[in-house]
Amino acid sequence: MKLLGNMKVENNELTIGKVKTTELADRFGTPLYIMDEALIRSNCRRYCDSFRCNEGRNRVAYAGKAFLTLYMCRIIEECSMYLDVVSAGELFTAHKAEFPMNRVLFHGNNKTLDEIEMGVKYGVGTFVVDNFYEIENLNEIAKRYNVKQRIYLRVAPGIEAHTHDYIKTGQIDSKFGFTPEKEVLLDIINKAEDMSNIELAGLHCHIGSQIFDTEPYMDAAKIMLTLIKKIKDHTGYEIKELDLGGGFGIYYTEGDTPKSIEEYTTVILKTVDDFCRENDMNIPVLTIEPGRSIVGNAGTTLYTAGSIKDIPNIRKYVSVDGGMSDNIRPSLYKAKYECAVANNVISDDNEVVTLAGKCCESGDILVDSIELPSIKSGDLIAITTTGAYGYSMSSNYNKNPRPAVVMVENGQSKLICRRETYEEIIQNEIM
Ligand SMILES: Cc1ncc(COP(=O)(O)O)c(C=O)c1O
Ligand SMILES: N[C@@H](CCCC[NH3+])C(=O)O
Repeated sequence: MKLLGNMKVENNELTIGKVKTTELADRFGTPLYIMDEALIRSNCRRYCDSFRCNEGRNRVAYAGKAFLTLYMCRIIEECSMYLDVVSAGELFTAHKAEFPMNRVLFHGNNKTLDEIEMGVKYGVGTFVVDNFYEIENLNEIAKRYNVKQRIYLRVAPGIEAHTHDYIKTGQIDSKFGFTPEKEVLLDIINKAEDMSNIELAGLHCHIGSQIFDTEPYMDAAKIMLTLIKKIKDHTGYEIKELDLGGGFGIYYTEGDTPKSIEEYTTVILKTVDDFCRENDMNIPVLTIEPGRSIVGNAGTTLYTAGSIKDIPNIRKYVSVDGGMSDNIRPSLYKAKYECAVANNVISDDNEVVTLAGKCCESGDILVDSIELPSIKSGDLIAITTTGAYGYSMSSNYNKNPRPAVVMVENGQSKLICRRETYEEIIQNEIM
């Protein structure tokens, strides 16, 4: 298992942010999401520095769907970043955390009328409008609130990024955004210009998630800048802002070859600079929306091994006290993870096992066939890189309570989300 961020092995035990994982298990129980706060903050800083946010133009908006809690909103606010939300629930979280609403981008391919109203009422900085239906509703609601609402238009740029089908979003056959045809965009821009309560500030695209190459970003930037140029040539209207979305890939297992944060941001800045110079255009204010690459490697899920079933010559199952309810990604995307026996990281006595979850589904396998030190019931198993789309996609399937989340840094641990109780699981039920 690759040691990521502030992980270390001390006395054959895994520590994260100088905190022993055995101590975390004793104090908070398992399953437990452990987040490396220093790594999150360092990733935020690296994005902001390398995207030249300090020059007062470009912005990094953290994609909250990857992992959003009140505390996470606070980190993002302290890093002077923007926040991308995709539902009223995420918006509500930001509002409760007193995140500055002018720095919020509100996404979604089917924002309900209630969600739109909530966004307008809270004073969301930018709505990323996905379709005609939304822009009409938004204009009406903004009128009622006497607001001129800033918007970006989301465009599906027609890019096939090499990633899992379910997490591709930039291709033409996508539920997200407007098709990138000049006629479609000119029509919507004419409509937007006629709408008294809409201010069209920019274009947006997002090509998918867990993308390792930089080429799709270069292509997306050029396609979007070409659209901006065509719009100006045909209407005289200058789009001054461009949001190129997120999706920057990260390391999960051997064979994953992501670029560094700086490589992604530098390629984007250079592509935009070059294109604008060659085409005599003003350089737009740029935004990117990383989610996974800010929190993914910072998260580790700690489980306790329970029952062990050895089927000779076939497979040895080690079941843990969590599963698809706290990490749906292996079942949903066949996502691969690395793991370790946290209380016995290195041993001469190794064997190949399959880590199974406790949910009542044969498909609830967290890690298929991995060589680990021989495991006894009661050992702690740490699965790395669970910081993105783990907690945020968790469920109460089988009425499993959602695990607690702790932030660790420099020898300190801080509970930022309590473990759900059984009472909380049934709190909305009526007899
Ligand atoms: C519009 C938008 N922005 C940003 C992201 C964040 O993507 P990632 O977590 O892969 O960086 C997503 C998710 O894919 C998205 O749909
Ligand atoms: N939830 C996905 C990514 C989707 C990103 C949102 N558009 C994952 O776990 O990889």
